[in-house]
Amino acid sequence: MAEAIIETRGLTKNFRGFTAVSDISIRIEPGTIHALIGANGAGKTTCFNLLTKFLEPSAGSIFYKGRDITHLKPDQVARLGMVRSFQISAVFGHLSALENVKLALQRQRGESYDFWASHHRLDQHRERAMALLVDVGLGQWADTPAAELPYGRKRALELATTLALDPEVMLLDEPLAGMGTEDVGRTAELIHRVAEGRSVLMVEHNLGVVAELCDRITVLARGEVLAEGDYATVSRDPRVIESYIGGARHD
Ligand SMILES: Nc1ncnc2c1ncn2[C@@H]1O[C@H](COP(=O)(O)OP(=O)(O)OP(=O)(O)O)[C@@H](O)[C@H]1O
Repeated sequence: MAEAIIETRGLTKNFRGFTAVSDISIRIEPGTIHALIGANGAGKTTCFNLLTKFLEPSAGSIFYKGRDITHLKPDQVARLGMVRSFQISAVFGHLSALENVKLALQRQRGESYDFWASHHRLDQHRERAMALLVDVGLGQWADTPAAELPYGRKRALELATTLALDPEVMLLDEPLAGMGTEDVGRTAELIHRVAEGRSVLMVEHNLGVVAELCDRITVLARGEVLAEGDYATVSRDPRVIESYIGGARHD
């Protein structure tokens, strides 16, 4: 078996005696889109926050390409190539879409802020930034202030600023939440495209999209792994049907 891109062993998180995540051991294989699903309160967000280092585990370990990252900080894992997008990437509302991506490119190079020098460098990033915007379907929105973008386009911009960091692993927290049908289709297609050559872990409620998009699915229930496999496998699992999918099953 190839080395997992992300692996957890016995990952556990207690909140004052309440166990939100209990002894979770999962493997994210390189080059796959992997979903964490489960009913409300199943522990998805806690698990995601543990993986992205926004929470410290109570017990267990997290490995990135075989390296123990359990006690690293979010910016340290980001520098290793594991980047969290959506609900967290900084998009500056008053700056245009293009300027936002240029800034992200500047950050990726770790360039320090120096007004005159940075102006010059930002210009160097212009071409690459434009290419990224075109990639996420925002070519014609380049000069629009981020705050004025429609909701779905704002999420696409967040994706572009994440891609500017050229991540090896993208962690997406409910990337389709709050979107209308048209945006859902376009964003799912976009995730599929940008996942090429990368690994993606996403928490997502939209099972139709999970079924279409994800290679592997881990189903959580009460903080534990209930089932794991491709959609056909987990959606047939009686425990999954009982605990979660039930009437909302996608065939
Ligand atoms: N900071 C916290 N302090 C105490 N309990 C918490 C904390 N964060 C989460 N929990 C509890 O842990 C459990 C799992 O929550 P979590 O948010 O991880 O679930 P989830 O699967 O993401 O749910 P949802 O789909 O509703 O977002 C819940 O019972 C929640 O109340």
